[in-house]
Amino acid sequence: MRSKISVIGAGFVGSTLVQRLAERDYADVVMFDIVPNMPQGKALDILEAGPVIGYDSLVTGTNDYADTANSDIVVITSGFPRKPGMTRDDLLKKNQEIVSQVTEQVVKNSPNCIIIVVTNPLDAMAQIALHTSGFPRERVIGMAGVLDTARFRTFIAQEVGASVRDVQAYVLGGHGDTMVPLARMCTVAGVPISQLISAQRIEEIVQRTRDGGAEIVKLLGTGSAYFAPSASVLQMVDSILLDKKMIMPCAVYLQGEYGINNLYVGVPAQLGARGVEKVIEVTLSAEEQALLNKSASAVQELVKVMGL
Ligand SMILES: NC(=O)c1ccc[n+]([C@@H]2O[C@H](COP(=O)([O-])OP(=O)(O)OC[C@H]3O[C@@H](n4cnc5c(N)ncnc54)[C@H](O)[C@@H]3O)[C@@H](O)[C@H]2O)c1
Ligand SMILES: O=C(O)C[C@H](O)C(=O)O
Repeated sequence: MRSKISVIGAGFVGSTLVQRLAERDYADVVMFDIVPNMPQGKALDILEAGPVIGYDSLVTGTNDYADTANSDIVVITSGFPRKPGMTRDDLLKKNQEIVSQVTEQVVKNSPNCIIIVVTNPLDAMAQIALHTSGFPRERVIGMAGVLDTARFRTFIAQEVGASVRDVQAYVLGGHGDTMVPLARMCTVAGVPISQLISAQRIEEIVQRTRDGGAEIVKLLGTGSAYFAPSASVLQMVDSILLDKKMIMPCAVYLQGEYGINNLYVGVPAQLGARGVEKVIEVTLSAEEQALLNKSASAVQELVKVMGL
């Protein structure tokens, strides 16, 4: 039997993700939204590209959670994106309500699924999804680190004139202004970037990475990024659905790792058929740990506001 993936929210991130998933041709895909007819229209349009691109994925759109039943993976993208001048944290109250309502329905219909949360503010929304679902932490994962790392890798590759494929990097911490790009561990074909780029330029690239989401929001003027975000979710789905056991930065509910307890924070994790199969603990310098702690405190503040 084919795998089943449901995507909640058929907006920019949701619909772009559904297109990418359909093109993978490894699962049937259901796209849910509360707006009448809209997910049905987008799903039909993506389905009709199948003969041209060459995929057989069955893509359906719906306003009825029953159609998402027994999904293997559910991706939650429903909720408001920010506008210029806003931080992701400004979305907290509105999106908390949406993500908790959505999670209830998801769990009722797909009690064994793995949930990937995308809605912002990401780490807090993953926390509310875990709380509402009652799932083990292995099955509720937040997407942010792959995206932040992709931005970091893009800027490094541009700087040194290398292929993005040769750039390895990690961005840890919460998906906010305090995220922690780990410049010390960033390499180009195995060569540390400190040997290739001046310290001042590295600091500028680190800051551009932290501001990467806001840079796109400012340019778009009406919403936020979706091409790179949907590609980043796709990498997580690939590793889970195909049990590839890839290691990538994800928001995971930490229980003592990195000295952080009962909180979603971005860390390297191994993703496989069971979801988060391992949290990788990298030895951090005192300065990196302090930055991670600061980032975790920012997430903790939001969790407190949500009353969790
Ligand atoms: N984690 C990340 O790295 C990352 C990256 C990009 C975007 N995001 C976040 O993803 C979210 C979606 O972004 P977007 O650009 O797709 O926004 P969008 O406005 O294009 O789409 C959001 C969709 O959610 C739907 N929706 C609202 N309430 C719903 C509900 N109760 N049930 C089902 N659907 C509902 C809306 O009808 C809309 O179609 C935002 O919160 C954004 O900040 C996160
Ligand atoms: O910046 C945003 O609000 C959307 C997303 O979190 C991003 O980083 O692109």
